[in-house]
Amino acid sequence: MFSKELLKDQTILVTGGGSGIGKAIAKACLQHGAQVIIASRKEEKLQTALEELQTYGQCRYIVCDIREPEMISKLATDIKEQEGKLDILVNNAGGQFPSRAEDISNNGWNAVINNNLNGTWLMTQTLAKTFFIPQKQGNVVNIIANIFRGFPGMVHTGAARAGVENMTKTLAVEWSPYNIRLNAVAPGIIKSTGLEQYPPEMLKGLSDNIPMKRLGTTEEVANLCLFLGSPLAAYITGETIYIDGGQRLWGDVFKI
Ligand SMILES: CCCCCCCCCCC/C=C/C(=O)SCCNC(=O)CCNC(=O)[C@H](O)C(C)(C)COP(=O)(O)OP(=O)(O)OC[C@H]1O[C@@H](n2cnc3c(N)ncnc32)[C@H](O)[C@@H]1OP(=O)(O)O
Ligand SMILES: NC(=O)C1=CN([C@@H]2O[C@H](COP(=O)(O)OP(=O)(O)OC[C@H]3O[C@@H](n4cnc5c(N)ncnc54)[C@H](OP(=O)(O)O)[C@@H]3O)[C@@H](O)[C@H]2O)C=CC1
Repeated sequence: MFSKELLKDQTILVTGGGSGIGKAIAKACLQHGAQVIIASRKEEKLQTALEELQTYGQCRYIVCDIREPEMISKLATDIKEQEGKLDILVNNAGGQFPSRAEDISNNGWNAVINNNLNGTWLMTQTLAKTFFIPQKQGNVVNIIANIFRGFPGMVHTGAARAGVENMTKTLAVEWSPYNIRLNAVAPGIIKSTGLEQYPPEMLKGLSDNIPMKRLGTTEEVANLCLFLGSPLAAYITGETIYIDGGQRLWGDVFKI
């Protein structure tokens, strides 16, 4: 429904682009004229995704753990050498595990904070310094989660995603002189590979607790990212957009 040239000539990096929401974002970007790099930890996953994605346009992958500064530095150098520029960073990689707060170990807390907050920060700072600040142009889309009423049952990710949301607002102001826009996308419950991490009994009946009575799709999240990454959203920065079928406003996912 958007013009096929919406992202023409744009170079886009999608972390976690080998599965689920990230893969759908990569596909949508390719279908709208961009060249796309996907990055995550597992090469096999990236290779399988690439075989599908390259049928839509120019795509490649880089193996990178967003928690490892050296890997991120190498990724930045690789993009500088191969593509010579970066226009849009989609910080989609992340994840957590469900647990009552009192049962989370120190390592478990740190693992989730490192993945979702520190990893997103490291990627954003390195790529902004390598590309967006010198280019005086850039665009960051941070995928967070529905943290509107906290995140009962996953306090670690709630805290991490709130950190990313605040980072998004702060950098939108600090880096506005460089013409860098940053926004956050907060998905509710999206039918994706990510949900396979959760025990089926936990997922049962979830739709009943969502005003729209269904889960979201990865394509719906991708469409929102397309919009935010494109010139259609040229005056939007520091914003968080929920895509949750109204879940943030009503109904309980976690029962006390
Ligand atoms: C009550 C729940 C509320 C309702 C649930 C409804 C479900 C719908 C919610 C939808 C919203 C969100 C959806 C999504 O985000 S989908 C995407 C999900 N994808 C993933 O989460 C995949 C990635 N996840 C991970 O990779 C891991 O979760 C993690 C970030 C922790 C990986 O880090 P790392 O590889 O470093 O982890 P380690 O294996 O080394 O472990 C480090 C410590 O963390 C503890 N841990 C890890 N997993 C669990 C677990 N499942 N349960 C408890 N503890 C866990 C691990 O034990 C280590 O700590 P210790 O050394 O102390 O043992
Ligand atoms: N599905 C849902 O309902 C919701 C999802 N989200 C968030 O959206 C994002 C995508 O989720 P979804 O597609 O559903 O789930 P997936 O588990 O399919 O996607 C997570 C992706 O992140 C990558 N990843 C995880 N940790 C790292 C890391 N340290 N470094 C690099 N890559 C990493 C994984 O690849 P690899 O294993 O190869 O590293 C994987 O491709 C996540 O941040 C998730 O938490 C938020 C709200 C709801």
